[in-house]
Amino acid sequence: MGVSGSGKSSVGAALAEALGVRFVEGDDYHCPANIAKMRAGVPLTDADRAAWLSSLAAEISAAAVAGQGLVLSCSALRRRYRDRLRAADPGLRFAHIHGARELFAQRMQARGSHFMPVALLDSQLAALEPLQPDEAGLTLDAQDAPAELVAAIKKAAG
Ligand SMILES: Nc1ncnc2c1ncn2[C@@H]1O[C@H](COP(=O)(O)OP(=O)(O)O)[C@@H](O)[C@H]1O
Ligand SMILES: O=C(O)[C@H](O)[C@@H](O)[C@H](O)[C@H](O)COP(=O)(O)O
Repeated sequence: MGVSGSGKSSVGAALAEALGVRFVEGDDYHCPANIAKMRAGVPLTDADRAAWLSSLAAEISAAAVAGQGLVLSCSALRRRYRDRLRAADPGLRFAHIHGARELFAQRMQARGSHFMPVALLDSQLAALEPLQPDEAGLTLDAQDAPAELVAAIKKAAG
């Protein structure tokens, strides 16, 4: 979890590979209307995110029922979004990639062709609710190298 540019996709994909499990890229589950909205610089609302979270929850639930591991990248900015995902599998754990606005803005700019404009970073940071003490997971420093982040998550996952 984390705001745009924090490294969810790259770290998530590397983690899934290291664990030998399926990777689900949360961005791929947004409907075209959500993508168009973000592309136009308009933040998503709770209502916009509802169906998206449901489709991600369905992937989580299917993996849990099948007893298969899964790594999923998802902004999961608010506590209630994470509650929605956790309802699909109470064993779900979150890795929050935390860092400074400037670092994320720089990365988003450098990324080029992605639909997400840097203009949406402030609304993402405003919506972000960090992991709370009763939420299983860990908080990581976005400045660390991707391989270090993967190793830290693997270690925490046991
Ligand atoms: N830990 C990191 N160190 C250096 N660069 C990173 C790191 N994590 C991600 N990046 C780079 O920053 C950009 C944004 O990463 P990305 O994984 O797309 O973030 P998100 O999915 O959270 O928006 C990409 O170009 C990626 O290669
Ligand atoms: O809930 C949201 O507002 C979106 O999911 C958003 O948080 C997400 O960050 C975008 O899909 C951009 O994709 P990246 O995070 O990969 O930049």
